[in-house]
Amino acid sequence: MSIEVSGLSKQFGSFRALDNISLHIETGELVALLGPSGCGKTTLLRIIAGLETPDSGRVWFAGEDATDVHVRERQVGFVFQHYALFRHMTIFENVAFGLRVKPRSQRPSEDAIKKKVTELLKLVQLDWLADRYPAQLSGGQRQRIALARALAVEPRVLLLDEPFGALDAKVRKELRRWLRRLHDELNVASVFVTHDQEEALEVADRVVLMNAGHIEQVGTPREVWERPASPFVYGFLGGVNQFKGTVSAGVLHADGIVVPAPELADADQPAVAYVRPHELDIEPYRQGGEGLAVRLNHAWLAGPSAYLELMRDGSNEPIEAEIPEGEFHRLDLKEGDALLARPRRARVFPLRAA
Ligand SMILES: Nc1ncnc2c1ncn2[C@@H]1O[C@H](COP(=O)(O)OP(=O)(O)OP(=O)(O)O)[C@@H](O)[C@H]1O
Repeated sequence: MSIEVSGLSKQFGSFRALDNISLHIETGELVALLGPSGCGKTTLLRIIAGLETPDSGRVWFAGEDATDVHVRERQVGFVFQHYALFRHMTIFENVAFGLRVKPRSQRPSEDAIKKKVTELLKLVQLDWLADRYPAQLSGGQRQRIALARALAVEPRVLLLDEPFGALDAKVRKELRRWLRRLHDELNVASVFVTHDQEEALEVADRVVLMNAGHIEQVGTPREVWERPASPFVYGFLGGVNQFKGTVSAGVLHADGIVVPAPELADADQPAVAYVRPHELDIEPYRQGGEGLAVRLNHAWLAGPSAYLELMRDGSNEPIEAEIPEGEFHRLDLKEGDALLARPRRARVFPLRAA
């Protein structure tokens, strides 16, 4: 079932948590709400769920206005970071809970409950744990049970708030792949909140980048990575170097760096070039060579890449470069070496927006 929100705003006292948010999510889509702490992700999720009311704006499910529909009638499944399973109930009973508390007229028979719960436990691949208690499960297993429990009432949309936030990196990685597969099997609209850009880019069909209560950009992981719409998005999706300079006739000049800025063709103004660490080419310094003159301050190898911390004269702001390990050895780099750094690719924004 599709989800649409239009013109959503929410104020807490004098603080504007959401500012005119509009978004459409198709059935079958898995969408990540990504942004720094306090940007309004959870508030947006809670309004979609019906746990919070907006000051203005509407929420639509499958084209029907659901803004005033009670949370119980919205048929949403939730999973939260610390999803409290009932400690005194077995895993089976935890998953069955949502079915048992349905009004008598809608409650499935005992046989139907057993069938459904077994099916769900198989879906999350934990049917062998049915008779255990939550305390006897690992964190990752508990989150999978929380998901089975959310699915028991056949939700039309699935909302997940940092579902794997409390787990260690390896388990997180396994679970997010597993969530992706599960989502594809279920064919629901799913929205998950995360502040982990890697998680959003790996799992989601589309990423919604939020900042201070508004949406900065919505796009596929590839779109937001390759074409960040704003300096904020650039900075949020991984490390980035900034080179301040002046644009004239569609070209930015900054400290020996020259990059095309076709978006600012008419302007003659201060601007900043954003360059990711892996978009910098490095070579030994030579007089008159093209590029920014820098000195290698520190270098370290991690997996297939070498990371370089570069300093230019008269600045305390380090420049970060990432080059392939082979290139690092070929250049035979040593700390203190004089080098030239040249962007292969850059994106230029006017300085006032930076
Ligand atoms: N019930 C509330 N009363 C007052 N302020 C609130 C309330 N709920 C949220 N806020 C504020 O609204 C802003 C947005 O909160 P929200 O939980 O949506 O952010 P978030 O992006 O999910 O952050 P995090 O990643 O830290 O969970 C925050 O500044 C928060 O302090």
